[in-house]
Amino acid sequence: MNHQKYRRFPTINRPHRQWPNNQIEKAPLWCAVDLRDGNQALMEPMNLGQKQILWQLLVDMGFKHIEVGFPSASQPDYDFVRWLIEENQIPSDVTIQVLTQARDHLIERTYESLKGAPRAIVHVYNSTSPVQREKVFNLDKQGIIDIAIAGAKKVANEALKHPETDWQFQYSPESFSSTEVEFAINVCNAVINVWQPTPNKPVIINLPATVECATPNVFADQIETFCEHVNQRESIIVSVHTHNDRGCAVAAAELAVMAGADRVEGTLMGNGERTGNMDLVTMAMNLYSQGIDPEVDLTDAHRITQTVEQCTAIPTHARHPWVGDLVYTAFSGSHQDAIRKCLNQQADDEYWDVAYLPIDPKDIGRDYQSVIRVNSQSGKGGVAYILESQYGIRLPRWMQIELSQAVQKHCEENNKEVNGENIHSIFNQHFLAETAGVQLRSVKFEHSDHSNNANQQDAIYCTVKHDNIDTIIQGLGNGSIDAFCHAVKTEWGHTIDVQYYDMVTLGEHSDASALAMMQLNIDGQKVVACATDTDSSHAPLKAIIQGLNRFNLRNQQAA
Ligand SMILES: CC(=O)SCCNC(=O)CCNC(=O)[C@H](O)C(C)(C)COP(=O)(O)OP(=O)(O)OC[C@H]1O[C@@H](n2cnc3c(N)ncnc32)[C@H](O)[C@@H]1OP(=O)(O)O
Ligand SMILES: CC(C)C(=O)C(=O)O
Ligand SMILES: [Mg+2]
Repeated sequence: MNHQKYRRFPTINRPHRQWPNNQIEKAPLWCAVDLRDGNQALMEPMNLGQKQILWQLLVDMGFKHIEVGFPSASQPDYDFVRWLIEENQIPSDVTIQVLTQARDHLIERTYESLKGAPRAIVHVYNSTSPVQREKVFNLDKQGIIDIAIAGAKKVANEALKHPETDWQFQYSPESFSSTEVEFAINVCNAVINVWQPTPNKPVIINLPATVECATPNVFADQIETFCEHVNQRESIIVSVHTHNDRGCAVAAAELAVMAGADRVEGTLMGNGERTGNMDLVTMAMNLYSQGIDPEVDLTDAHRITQTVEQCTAIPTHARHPWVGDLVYTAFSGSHQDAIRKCLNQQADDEYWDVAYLPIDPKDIGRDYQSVIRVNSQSGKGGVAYILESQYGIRLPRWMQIELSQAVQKHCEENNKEVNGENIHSIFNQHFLAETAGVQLRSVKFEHSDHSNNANQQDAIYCTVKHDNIDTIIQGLGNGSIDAFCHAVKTEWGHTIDVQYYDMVTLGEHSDASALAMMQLNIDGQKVVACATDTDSSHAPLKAIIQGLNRFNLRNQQAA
């Protein structure tokens, strides 16, 4: 590595810059270039079928400008344009766009491909930066301007031959962001002078960061300078086309819009040359999350990612902004806890305000089940959320801690994530499994009338089976649980103190069962015990018996 091989990108001295004070108020005019720039970057360019599928997605999402190919460069691109036109595939509010170099034979072939189109944008480009001028084209500035003028004239003249089509022209000074901004303006002014646009018949000037070489603020300065000095600004749609070499294509496009750009070109999920084009999904979702209508439909994120993967053979990164598989998933305990608490308080008619979730995942077709996932980094909140949302079991706080410790141990031992089913089964195995030892067979409870005698105690008579022998145990106390603890003390000598006791209903109907959860102190040892029963008065007694069995087992093992 030798950083001295590189030099710093020059900034623009622009002390009166306005864009930092601006905010994006509405969505720009989008142009999806997946079928051209995205396609030209693929190891295997899309075939006709794949292009058709991706086209349909772009149309369904509501893109109004769609660059469909470079028809003078390849037969599949040409055939695709013909299919669109001959099969009447272009909705009346959509305009197709095609790219061509500023070379006569390519422009002619481009128009040939567009014969019969109701409307179309012809996009012509040539490169303008010093390295392109000096090393690729071996031309001075005037030579580059001449290519642009010749291309613009050819585009305009060919259009005149096909008046049945409503033409719009677009020019890109390729490598704009690496071009001296004054020169880029000169080249564009030369093209504008050929095309003579009007506010009613504007042309598109598309300013690419063909290779992203600077921070996004520099690009914004370039765009603002361009908008300030270009001729006939009112007759020009200023478009930007950023690439992602430094990972800032979206940021650059956003700042460019703040700096005056009207239109943004990009691709779904950012496929494109090298590190990709500006990601339309990300920028649109960024707007959406700020309360701005993105003017494209992102409700079916799954279809978007699936289709792009199918057509480009490039998998979506699990952490891709907004639409990656894991981006609404919290594994870590404190995040899960915060999300669960916020979701419980989020009202439908209030602004979205949920920690760690910048948008409601439901908006783009994601469910809450995938929001909270549990592995060894998770805490009680996530485990409780899953058990509650998937099985309707609402655990008290102390029990959440107990379960989460059991789940964490399981995750650590198996070194993998657990799903709702796993958590439910850990819960059942850990807390509800049958225990060997004593079993409760029947209960008779006599509730005394305390109104006559406050000291009068309730009585319980239970049949328990132990070592295959049925025994009746009995006790007095204040309520059935207290009486039962006394019965146990009398029979086996164990002192049971109920420290926590909670009951939840499993199911919704009258035949629902009760789940009793208890933290007991048996002879000074903490024991967690749970049991279910259709009779809610039996469930806690069964839990006490379970606790007793666990206590005995533990002490036998220790001995
Ligand atoms: C940044 C971008 O994404 S730009 C778009 C890039 N996309 C593509 O290139 C994909 C499709 N392109 C192709 O298939 C081919 O390049 C074609 C079919 C268009 C042209 O192929 P060819 O004529 O064989 O050659 P090639 O592209 O190498 O052309 C290079 C020549 O065109 C000139 N040229 C390149 N771009 C342009 C342009 N935009 N306008 C005018 N001339 C150009 C070069 O200076 C070079 O000239 P030279 O032969 O005199 O040295
Ligand atoms: C043709 C132009 C717009 C391009 O794709 C680029 O410069 O990146
Ligand atoms: Mg590009």
